[in-house]
Amino acid sequence: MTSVLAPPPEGSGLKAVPGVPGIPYVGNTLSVMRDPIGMARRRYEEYGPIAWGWLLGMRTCTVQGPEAAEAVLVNRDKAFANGPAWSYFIGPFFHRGIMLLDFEEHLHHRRIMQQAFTRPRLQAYMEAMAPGIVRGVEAWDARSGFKVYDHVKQLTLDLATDVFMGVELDRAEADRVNGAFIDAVRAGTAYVRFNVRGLRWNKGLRARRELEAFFYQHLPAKRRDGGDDLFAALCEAETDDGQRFTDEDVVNHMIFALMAAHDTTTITLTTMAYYLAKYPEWQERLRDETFALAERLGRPSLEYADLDALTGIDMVMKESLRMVPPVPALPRRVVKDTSILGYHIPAGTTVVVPMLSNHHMSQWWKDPDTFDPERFSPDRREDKVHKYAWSPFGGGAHKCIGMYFAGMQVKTILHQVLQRYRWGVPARYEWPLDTTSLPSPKDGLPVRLDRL
Ligand code: HEM
Repeated sequence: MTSVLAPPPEGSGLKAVPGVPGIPYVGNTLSVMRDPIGMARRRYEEYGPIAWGWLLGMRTCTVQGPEAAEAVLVNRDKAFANGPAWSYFIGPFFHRGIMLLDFEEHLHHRRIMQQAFTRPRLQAYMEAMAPGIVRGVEAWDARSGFKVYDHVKQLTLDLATDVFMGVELDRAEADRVNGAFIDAVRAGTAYVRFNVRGLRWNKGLRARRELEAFFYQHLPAKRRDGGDDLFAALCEAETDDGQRFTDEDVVNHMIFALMAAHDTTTITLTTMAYYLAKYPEWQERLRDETFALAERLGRPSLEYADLDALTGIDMVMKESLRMVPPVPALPRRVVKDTSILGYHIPAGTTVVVPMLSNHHMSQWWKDPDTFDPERFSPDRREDKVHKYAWSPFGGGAHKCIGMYFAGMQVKTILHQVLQRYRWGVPARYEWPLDTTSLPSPKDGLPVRLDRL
């Protein structure tokens, strides 16, 4: 039975948000997690762009389509807050990460952090990670049943110790830090969301303490010696008016940035690998592009300025981010009564911008479920239909600060992989995508990997 979220204030001219709340607290959680795109389509047909229901124990308004996404992410009247919404999922493990800060405080931190993502910094990160990428990709053993997701995850994790931390670690210590980091990320999606010894939440809290200890231990040397890594960049970052991060800020931001960078690029590369296996003609096209560029440059490796030449890889990356955005939805807590597209949204509600289903709306995309990288070619540019139609990196004040970093890392890795390997999947293979947390293939994406 349809029930409104809250009656709009009298005389406001606003509409009430409709919805089917279902069982309190549980509502549609399971259906949304199992089939997010199908659920979103059914809701849109029945209620239009804005509807409410119980999701993960919260009264949640799902706001569909790029116009609603823009209203929430641009956040003109500061009615939508990140901290209270994201804290529910990752607060204890990633507290005071920049994505969890709001308004003036967020702006203050963002201005300092921006100094760690300038073009010269990005160039230095790219140089720092190049040997690790070649080493990591070269070591893959070509065979059938090669699990792309697992290998890419390990590679991006190893790169993180070079380019994020810039700390020389022996294998045992690197494994310990990586393990702590994986536990912290996993804890965010724990079903049992309180501290029971041995379960995910408990492991996450222990991991957080370990990571803090690790970064505090290395911080004095970083402050003193600097370097070309993100850790050093955050220690040195300073705005024109001399504002800098405290030690505590550096540690919080490091732990958060590792998380923000790692799973997202892993998912992007895995999705690209999946579609390139399903569409071998695209794989060959990218390989031709890669070899042609390597020949023109006279070297197999890339520098920052070469990235723009990889137009095919760029289109495939964009299309993969459209098909499977690594952060499938963005939550916000409504901190004062507001409205979206003429609907009354009361304070206390959680609002979700569902990027995954937005990217599959037939109202905005032609054949949205078809993999078609050419839609991003200069003469089509279907994403131009609305500024927020394609928004895997979010938008507004919290727009991903690592967007260019991600492009650089993904393209550099793929450039090396294409020069060494060809991969494929059986004709009828469809990957079993787990959408209950950040998307990932349940089977690790096994491919047949052949060395060229
Ligand atoms: C393809 C890869 C990536 C995707 C799809 C992605 C996606 C996103 C999205 C959607 C947000 C906005 C969250 C919100 O509005 O609530 C975000 C924020 C953020 N991302 Fe990324 N990200 C990626 C890679 C990276 C990398 C490589 C880094 C770091 C090197 C990074 C660092 C951050 C940080 C620090 C924020 C918070 C910014 C703020 O709140 O001001 N991300 N990312």
